[in-house]
Amino acid sequence: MATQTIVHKKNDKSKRLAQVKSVPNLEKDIAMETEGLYVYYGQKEAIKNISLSFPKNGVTALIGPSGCGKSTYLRSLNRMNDEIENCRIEGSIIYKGIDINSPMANVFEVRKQIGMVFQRPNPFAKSIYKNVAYGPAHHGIKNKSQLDEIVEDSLRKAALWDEVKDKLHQSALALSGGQQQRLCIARAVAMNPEVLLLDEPASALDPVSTGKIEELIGELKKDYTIIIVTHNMQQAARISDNTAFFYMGEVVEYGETEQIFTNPNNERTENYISGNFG
Ligand SMILES: Nc1ncnc2c1ncn2[C@@H]1O[C@H](COP(=O)(O)OP(=O)(O)OP(=O)(O)O)[C@@H](O)[C@H]1O
Repeated sequence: MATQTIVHKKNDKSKRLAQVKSVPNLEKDIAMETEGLYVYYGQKEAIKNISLSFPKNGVTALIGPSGCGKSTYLRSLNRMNDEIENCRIEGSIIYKGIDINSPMANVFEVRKQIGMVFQRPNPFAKSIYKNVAYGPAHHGIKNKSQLDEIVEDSLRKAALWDEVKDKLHQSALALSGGQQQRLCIARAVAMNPEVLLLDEPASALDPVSTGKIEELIGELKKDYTIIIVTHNMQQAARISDNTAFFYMGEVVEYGETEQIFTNPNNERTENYISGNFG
């Protein structure tokens, strides 16, 4: 995968700085990390001092009871919280050696390289083809055969190609919920991201579609770093390499999924995974 920077394209000086500073991250094989991250909604402190590193090509699950800040944290990782008026961030979110909130970072590049899929499938009211081609076309790819290739490749990666290859120009809204969610994954993949943020991507789906999404995540991690919020403990145990347990805006425990689920260090983690609260 080609290395891309996330800085403003015309700022050559910043670009050089970003490349130099990204080296330590690459050495540690960390895709991105947060350091002392706080997120506020007005006066409310929703995320408190979270420092986490996300290994490249790993699946990290964020678990914890409702309202503990999982989605807030996830949204901060590609600046989706910018869209919320009273939301404020302190601390750093380091990706490729620069803080994605620094003036040097280009928010469009950040969101291109750190893609996001939401809880409810949200395809555009356009054809299947246009849903996938929209992002790349918007970012300057005009050549039809190149777009065709991106659409096919992205749909294949999202395990949807065989189901839709004969109806690419039909409306995406005619697909089932599970297919729509895989289309949203294809739409994110079409931007050639390095990180995929998934916010409970299977919670609105039936068990068969959920199984397909879980299987797909196993495939996608070969190419991408995946950070997923899930309420489903079994799902976290099945699909993730690492798990962070969130509680009241803090990370109580972070470690390998197997350890977290079989031998947690913290009593609150143990209570949560054994279903005693949440
Ligand atoms: N736009 C907002 N404005 C104000 N407060 C918010 C906003 N979004 C979330 N919050 C608050 O921030 C806290 C964390 O919410 P968040 O949605 O991140 O938790 P969560 O762990 O993802 O919850 P759930 O599992 O129910 O989706 C909650 O107290 C919530 O009420």
